Amino acid sequence: MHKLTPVRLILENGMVFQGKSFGAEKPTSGEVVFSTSMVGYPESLTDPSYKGQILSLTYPIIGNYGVPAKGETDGISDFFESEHILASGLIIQDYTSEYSHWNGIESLGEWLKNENIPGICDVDTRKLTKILREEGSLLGKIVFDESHVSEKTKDASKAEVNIRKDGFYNPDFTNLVAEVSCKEVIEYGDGVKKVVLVDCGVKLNILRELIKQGVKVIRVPWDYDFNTIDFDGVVISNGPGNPDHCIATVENIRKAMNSDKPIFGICMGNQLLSKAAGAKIYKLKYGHRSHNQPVRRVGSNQCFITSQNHGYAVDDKGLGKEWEPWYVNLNDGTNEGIRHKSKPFYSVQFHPEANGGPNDTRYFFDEFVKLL
Ligand SMILES: NC(=O)CC[C@H](N)C(=O)O
Repeated sequence: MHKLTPVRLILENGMVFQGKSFGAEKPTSGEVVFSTSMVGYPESLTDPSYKGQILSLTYPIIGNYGVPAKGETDGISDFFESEHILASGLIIQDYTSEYSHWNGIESLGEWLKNENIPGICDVDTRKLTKILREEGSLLGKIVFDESHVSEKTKDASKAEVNIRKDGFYNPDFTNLVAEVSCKEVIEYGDGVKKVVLVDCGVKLNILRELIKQGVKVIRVPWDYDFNTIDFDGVVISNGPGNPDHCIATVENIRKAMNSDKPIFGICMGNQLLSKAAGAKIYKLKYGHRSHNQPVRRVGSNQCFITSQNHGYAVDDKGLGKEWEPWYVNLNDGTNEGIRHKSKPFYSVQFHPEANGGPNDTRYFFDEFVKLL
């Protein structure tokens, strides 16, 4: 491997990590978050919920299975969770450009460069994780020596909005859902049952799972009043950033709750359904990002290992009296799902669609379609 350019990760608490660049030589800033997942970097980097965030991976060797081919079926990418990398950057320990996988077509570094996203290696990401766990989420910036930054990438970094005077970008203040949601209604499949998919930054595997069920999917923008169209059920997707920006979505969910048609929320969808049900959302100290988050179904000893990626959580004490907590996280006792006591309205904070992560809760899609 040729010599890599030195680069620094600067945290808002003043700590500096020296690393090497193996992606695009483009400065960036965002919330630094860690994931303890051992695999799944192609899925995580393209998961729209990582928008505004710089992802740090604790697993020490990254890149060894490369990046999958960009095939698609019926206009939906086969192996990615959106069309592009949406995380602002990647921080890892040991990078390997030599990859081996039946479906690998390029190295992780090549992909990051093509997508103009910085990647830094040779950082002790376990040390970084301990800092984030002790101090809570921190903003960070990836900084290059000026001589290494091309004119093209300099301009790209200037285009970012909401950058603080000290150069740190705080994604909490931007409506990121509006940036990643589809801009118009898109229909998939030709089933008899019609499911509205509210796209707050949907991971494509939610779409794939619904299409597999043989329903017609009507994907609508985050602020679209879907109550004006004919449908049999609603799925509210995952999405990036602070759920308090999604006022229009919450209003539309409230309207939909006047009928008895099933509503199923995933991650951001859990937060938005909970808001519609009267609860407030708060920011976790450092979030849940991994593929082995244990959850328990309230009122039972039934546990599931789940895939998660979220920084906010539902304070279920504020739920209206018609609602109840449904799942709880076994690591920290926070809410992992809610449900209505008599109507088919429910949501989970984890990701039944996985990608990456375990498939143990994929049956949620079967159960939802049975209710239509
Ligand atoms: N994956 C998601 O939908 C994340 C929801 C929200 N942006 C959070 O971080 O909590």
